[in-house]
Amino acid sequence: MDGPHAVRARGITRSFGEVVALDGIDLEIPPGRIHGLAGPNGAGKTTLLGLLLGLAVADDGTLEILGRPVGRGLGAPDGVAGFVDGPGLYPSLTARQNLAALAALHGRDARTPAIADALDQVGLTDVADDRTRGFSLGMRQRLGLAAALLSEPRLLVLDEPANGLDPAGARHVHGVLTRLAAAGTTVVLSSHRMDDLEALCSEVTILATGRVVFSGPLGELADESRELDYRLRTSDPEAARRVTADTVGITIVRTADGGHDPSVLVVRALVPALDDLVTRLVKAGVALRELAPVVSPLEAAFLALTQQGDER
Ligand SMILES: Nc1ncnc2c1ncn2[C@@H]1O[C@H](COP(=O)(O)OP(=O)(O)OP(=O)(O)O)[C@@H](O)[C@H]1O
Repeated sequence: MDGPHAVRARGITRSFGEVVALDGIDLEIPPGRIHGLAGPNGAGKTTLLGLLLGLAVADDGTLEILGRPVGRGLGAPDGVAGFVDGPGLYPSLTARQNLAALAALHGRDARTPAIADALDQVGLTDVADDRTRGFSLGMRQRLGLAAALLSEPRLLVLDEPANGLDPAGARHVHGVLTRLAAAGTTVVLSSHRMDDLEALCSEVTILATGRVVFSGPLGELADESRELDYRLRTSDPEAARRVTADTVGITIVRTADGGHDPSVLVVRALVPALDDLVTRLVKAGVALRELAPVVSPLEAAFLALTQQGDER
């Protein structure tokens, strides 16, 4: 691993009156990763990201960012950029003017080509000279990201950056974040979209009521000791149903995918029983066309660890 952790938190606590938003957070984020933060509404994600950005200080615990202890003062630590609750923009200025003004506000002299490049990276070249007053949420998010890019951060902190993005906008943002991480920048972002987190992040932290309930590589969430529901599509649904019913350790949850697709069975099983089923199907001459978890390992872990119900 190169250099110090981008983030190292020990016992971080932060309360708002009676509400304990963060309750003893321990967290280590190595450099150069895209680290996702997930959790139900009110879990403490924005509060934690705000601490990383220096928008608030913890009541208790220690926080090191890019190898340096964070003191009691407010303000983004050196090398850190990003935003929570949407970027602050000047509505009467154009996108290009906003970037120049925000750079100047932070004591930087952003050159015209750098601004043009940042706008291009987030896909806003065509609206560079439009006032931001009329910008949609997705355009504002992308402009906020462009502003952060101008400071060439070593730690980029983004609260729900996918909010309001159309598919083209999402592709731009994913591309930017992936390139940044490949060049060594650490990205910490929150999202309610498990598919986004899976597409982007190498590791995630799941928060629930102010506590860390999981933190680590996504791969560690593919827990083979937990039963999952799988969609099973075959060449012969009736034969597949008979073979499945004869296989130990498998439960048929739904036939015909709840009426959506007659060629699909939904089965609940542990991985070894699933392996057995596949072997039996092949022996019975039934071709397997699809076998995939109904919800991804991240979503399954999220639901289980945050106790968000079990309506499968
Ligand atoms: N400025 C504040 N004043 C009072 N309570 C606050 C404040 N900021 C956050 N809280 C409370 O702290 C808890 C954590 O809030 P936070 O916004 O960090 O959660 P979140 O995980 O980002 O939620 P969401 O997914 O809804 O954005 C909540 O109970 C929230 O009501």
